[in-house]
Amino acid sequence: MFNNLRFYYGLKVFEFYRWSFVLVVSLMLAETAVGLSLPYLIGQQSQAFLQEVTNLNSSHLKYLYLWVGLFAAQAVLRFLSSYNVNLVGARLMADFSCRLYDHIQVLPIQYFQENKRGDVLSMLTNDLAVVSFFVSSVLTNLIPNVLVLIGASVLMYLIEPTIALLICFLVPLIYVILKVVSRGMQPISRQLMQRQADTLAQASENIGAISLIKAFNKEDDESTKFRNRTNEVLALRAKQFKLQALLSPLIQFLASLCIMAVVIMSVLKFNAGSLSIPDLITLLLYGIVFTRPLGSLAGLYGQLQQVIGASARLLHVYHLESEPRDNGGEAVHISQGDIVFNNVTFGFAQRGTILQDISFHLKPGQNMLIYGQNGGGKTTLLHLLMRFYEPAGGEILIDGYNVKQATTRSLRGAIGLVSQDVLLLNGSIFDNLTYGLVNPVADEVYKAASQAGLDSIIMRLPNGYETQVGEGGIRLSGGQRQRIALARALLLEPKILLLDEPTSMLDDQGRLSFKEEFHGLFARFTVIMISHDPTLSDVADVVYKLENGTLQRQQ
Ligand SMILES: Nc1ncnc2c1ncn2[C@@H]1O[C@H](COP(=O)(O)OP(=O)(O)OP(=O)(O)O)[C@@H](O)[C@H]1O
Repeated sequence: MFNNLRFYYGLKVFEFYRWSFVLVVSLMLAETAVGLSLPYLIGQQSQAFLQEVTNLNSSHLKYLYLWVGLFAAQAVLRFLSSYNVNLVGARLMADFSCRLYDHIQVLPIQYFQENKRGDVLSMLTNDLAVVSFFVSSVLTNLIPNVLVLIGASVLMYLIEPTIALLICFLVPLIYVILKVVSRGMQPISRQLMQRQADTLAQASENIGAISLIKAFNKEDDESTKFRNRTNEVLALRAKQFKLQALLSPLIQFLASLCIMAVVIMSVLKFNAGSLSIPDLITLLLYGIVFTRPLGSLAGLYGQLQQVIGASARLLHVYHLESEPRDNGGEAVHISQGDIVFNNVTFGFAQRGTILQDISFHLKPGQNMLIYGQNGGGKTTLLHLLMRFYEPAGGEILIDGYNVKQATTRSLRGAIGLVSQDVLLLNGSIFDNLTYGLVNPVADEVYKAASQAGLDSIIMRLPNGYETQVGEGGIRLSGGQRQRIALARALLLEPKILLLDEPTSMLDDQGRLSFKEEFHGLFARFTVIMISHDPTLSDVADVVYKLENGTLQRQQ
């Protein structure tokens, strides 16, 4: 819990919402004060009613008006505090989820390669929902219930200390029960969250790979896998519900036994003449007030076991170091596009060295072709330039700046990447072409589209530039997506263009036009091309072969 608090402090959320907290705590205090004053007033003023039960006089009516007024005030305060508390809880969690999402977005690319998409989604949905529900419950239940318990105990103590001390027996008993039940709950909660994440991960992966599943007739197998996972989640939930359902009545039962002892003691004391009727009634009413919060506090403790697991995962991600996007480096201004690799070495963890002593110098406006066997490390080389990974040795300089010292925002802003697997966002072709532009100018968009050979393609589509591409660009062909990616890169006017297999998806005519128009299109950029197409060497200023991790100049 301490970590959680530190976390929230780290986020400065409490500071941000301090006036909202002041409001809800004040409302809760007022509601509790009214709630606690009622048994006292009713008990103490009961004498007047007990004396003359057949006729209500003006002093009785005065009491009745006061009670009704207090009941009404309690109802209004409960409405106000419940509404405001839930609102603050919801705002807090909305804020938290946005900050978490922001943080996830700026995590290094390795994080996304090492973790399943479903796990990340599960964190943003399931884990956050558990924490969110708990935060609202804590705010709505914990503070008022603890206040009621303390207030009722103190007031009982003031009326009759020996009777109030009976309650002290409850504390160790409740503690033992909570400890025993929570020991059983923690592993179940952990497994449950993991299974839920696995189920979501499977669904997310399967939907992304639905054509593969269909092509291999694997629908039934995948359905069975999904059903089995869902059943596992269900079984764990059943166990969790059982323990949770046990906790609250068990605690309430113990509290009721204790209150029974209070009642018996009160009656005995009353019969012995050492307790007045008003004090007897007041004590009995406080007895009733006392047991109710214990049940809901026990329920809250049950929830806490789930929250510990969920918040640990959230905190773990939140504490992962992000990329030096806006700070932690120099905001470089790349105006030339001069690229130098000096003895760059790189390897993925547990995969050995992939790139060894890579050195070359590409002057502004020059273009370079790299070819080589599959898995040789060509794409990785481009990714090093974009600072997706850090070299293990050597240095990469752009316009004399070491990329290691540059903020990723300033660096990537000067580089246009047309990757091998083109990713488009769900939206129109126009939206995708202008992605990343602050103020897109329509004519420039059409010009870039035409340069990328998109004109005739877009004209044939029923809605032209407004054609929806679907998630990831699924409703377009690979070649169409590749051309959109190229036009998008051209529009950004970067200094450096990285083209990963730029012609792999193009038809014969497309490949021919790409080569014919190459110098006209790309002369203003420094270009690194990766390709298995040997004919691209016709347009390249320099050609390198990447073999066994080393780069050898061919032309
Ligand atoms: N995130 C990763 N973690 C571990 N290994 C990786 C990762 N990404 C790539 N690799 C490995 O690094 C090697 C180089 O991959 P890279 O994608 O750079 O090759 P490439 O030369 O572009 O291949 P291709 O011509 O097939 O596109 C491959 O053996 C690949 O399996």
